[in-house]
Amino acid sequence: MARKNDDLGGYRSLFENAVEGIYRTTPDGRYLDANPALARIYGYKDPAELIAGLTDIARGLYVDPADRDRFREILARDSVVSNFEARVRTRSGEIIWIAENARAVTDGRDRLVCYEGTVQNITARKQAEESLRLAATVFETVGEAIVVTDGQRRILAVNDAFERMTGWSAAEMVGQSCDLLAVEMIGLREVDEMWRLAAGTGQWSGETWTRRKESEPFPAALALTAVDQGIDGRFVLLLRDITRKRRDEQRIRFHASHDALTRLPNRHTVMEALGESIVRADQTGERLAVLYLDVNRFKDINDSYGHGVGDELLRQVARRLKSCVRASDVIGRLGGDEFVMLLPSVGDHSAAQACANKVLYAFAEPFDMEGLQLFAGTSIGIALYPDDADGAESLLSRADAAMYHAKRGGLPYSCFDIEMDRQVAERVSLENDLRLALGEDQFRLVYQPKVDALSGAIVGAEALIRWRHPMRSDVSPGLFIPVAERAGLIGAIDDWVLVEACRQVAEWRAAGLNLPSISVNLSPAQFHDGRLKDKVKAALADSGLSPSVLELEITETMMASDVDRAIEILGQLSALGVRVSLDDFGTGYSSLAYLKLFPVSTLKIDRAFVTELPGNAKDGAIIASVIALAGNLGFSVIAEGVETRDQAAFLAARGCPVMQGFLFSRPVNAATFAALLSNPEGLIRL
Ligand SMILES: Nc1nc2c(ncn2[C@@H]2O[C@@H]3COP(=O)(O)O[C@H]4[C@@H](O)[C@H](n5cnc6c(=O)[nH]c(N)nc65)O[C@@H]4COP(=O)(O)O[C@H]3[C@H]2O)c(=O)[nH]1
Repeated sequence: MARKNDDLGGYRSLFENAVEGIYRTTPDGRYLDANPALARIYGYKDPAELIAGLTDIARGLYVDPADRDRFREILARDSVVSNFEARVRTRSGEIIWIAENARAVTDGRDRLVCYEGTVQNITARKQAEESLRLAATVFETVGEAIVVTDGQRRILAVNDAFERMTGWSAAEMVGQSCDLLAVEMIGLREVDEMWRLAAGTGQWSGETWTRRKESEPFPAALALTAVDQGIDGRFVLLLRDITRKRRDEQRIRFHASHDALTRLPNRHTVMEALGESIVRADQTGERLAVLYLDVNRFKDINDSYGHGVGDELLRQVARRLKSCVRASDVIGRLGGDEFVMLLPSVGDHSAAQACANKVLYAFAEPFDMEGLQLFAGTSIGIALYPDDADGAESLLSRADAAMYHAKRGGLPYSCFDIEMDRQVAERVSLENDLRLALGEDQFRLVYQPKVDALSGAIVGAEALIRWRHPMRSDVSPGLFIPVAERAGLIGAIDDWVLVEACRQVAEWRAAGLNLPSISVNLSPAQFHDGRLKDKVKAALADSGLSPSVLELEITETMMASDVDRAIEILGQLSALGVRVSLDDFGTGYSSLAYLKLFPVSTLKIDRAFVTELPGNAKDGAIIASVIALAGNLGFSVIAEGVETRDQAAFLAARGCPVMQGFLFSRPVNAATFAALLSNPEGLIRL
């Protein structure tokens, strides 16, 4: 039918072969003519299938009906529509983009004869435009910085993220060499290698460093992609700022290797550093020193002031330790109140001791806990490599042994010697045996009378513990009590002593033997145990003893750490009605100002002042003044360690008739003590 229409004349072939669709329609929208291209665009095999059919407008093929209305409107108004782009459905339902031109054809009298027009399938162009638009959106909105360069690394484009990340604007960067982004820490050779690899394999990716406009370097993840390989190829650099990631990684590494409280290297890191230092010492032939230290009475301080103060003290200790050594020396916290210092290239013992002295000097100043001035000492153990040990573990444990030795001996520091190894082994074995001792009933109490030397009467007794070890001879409390304290076993032992002493006195009383007073030693741990008051109450209740019979012996040093807390504890005890005796008086802290605040009933003159009586005039003078002081403050006074009649006579003459010591009796078991008690003659009298 189309061929019959020869209005197209010589243009017929053009019409038939055109790549654009061409059509003519009746005024009411039916095809009069259509070329093969139009049929193809709409999905028909032959134009014949279109002819006489309704046009796309009439058939409503537009995806968006508004397009159809707009097309009609323009054509009606202007008689011509140019390059009208719309989406339509083809015969098979596929959606395509077309660009359509149309015009109304009129006769000489302006009457509408037909419409004619062309249709182009612009789907491919539209899709390309869309992906370009998408790419542009991605380029601009993506979080990563993007830099596009030519084959010579000259920057062709950068995105917004790049501008934000680096501070450079696109205007500043375009045309510049990408090497501008390189930093000194990544040498140019490395940068060249990166580009070479990217050009060769198509991509290089990894972590590197780049810089901001103000030259500040930052770590970045970089993906460098060669877009078109070859001389004129382009490169796309994708950059992500990984400062935060690096910081997080560092933080995680730091937490795994450092102590959270003091921020010092932890035990694991110290051991690693120690291992490395030993390797270096082997290479250089130099000595390496380890100083092992702990804070004296830290547990007391922690118990009395609370953990907040304890933590703050440890932080301040860490700072002071750091101030004593070079930045390259390692200081670590092993846990609790134990610290370690590694001093590489130390000349000899005296250099290590000089460092220990420096630490002691640093501890001489009080620690300032938000207004509270706290004195805390330290004990230091020194061990040297290769002199004292052949490996990291043994070096550390020998420094620990030396520290223990210093603490026990009341020394500020001590250097390891091989005898300490034996002591450590002894301590470990004692510790193991001690754990069994309570359950296996290996403890006994012995009793030493307190005597009025003028009358010979027993006025009281001190209960003293004995450990009947199954394999050894009796172990002295002077030996095992410090071990029990360190092993955390002292609480249970103390509890047993308290209960057993009260029970024994009640038993004697029931047998008609009246002991006016029984003294029990308290350890620092027991003194600071918040349950002390309840335990004392329970022991008294179980035995039926009146509180005034019980006397608790405490030492001055127990109170020095926290005077206010000590006063509070003593107040609770005296409110119960029990008596408190200040043992070892004169050997320790002896603040007379505080003494009058302590609700104690008795001062006990230490054996150290008695031993050299009456010859030592100085000791004699001290004793005379302690007796006078006790009298003025309303305390009773007793002297311990009295071994001779002369000592007893001296004390009695100065107004201290109550005494304890080998002169009257050694500590004896319960049966022997009962015999002493039942002897109406009493003990030696002056
Ligand atoms: N040279 C000499 N020594 C004399 C004389 N008279 C008594 N002693 C000894 O001096 C120590 C007195 O006890 P301490 O000062 O409280 O000193 C005690 C006390 O601090 C502690 N201790 C003993 N028993 C207990 C206990 O049940 N609990 C606690 N926490 N500590 C205890 O162990 C320390 C040593 O106790 P022991 O070996 O029993 O030693 C006792 C006693 O046997 C004397 O005339 N000359």
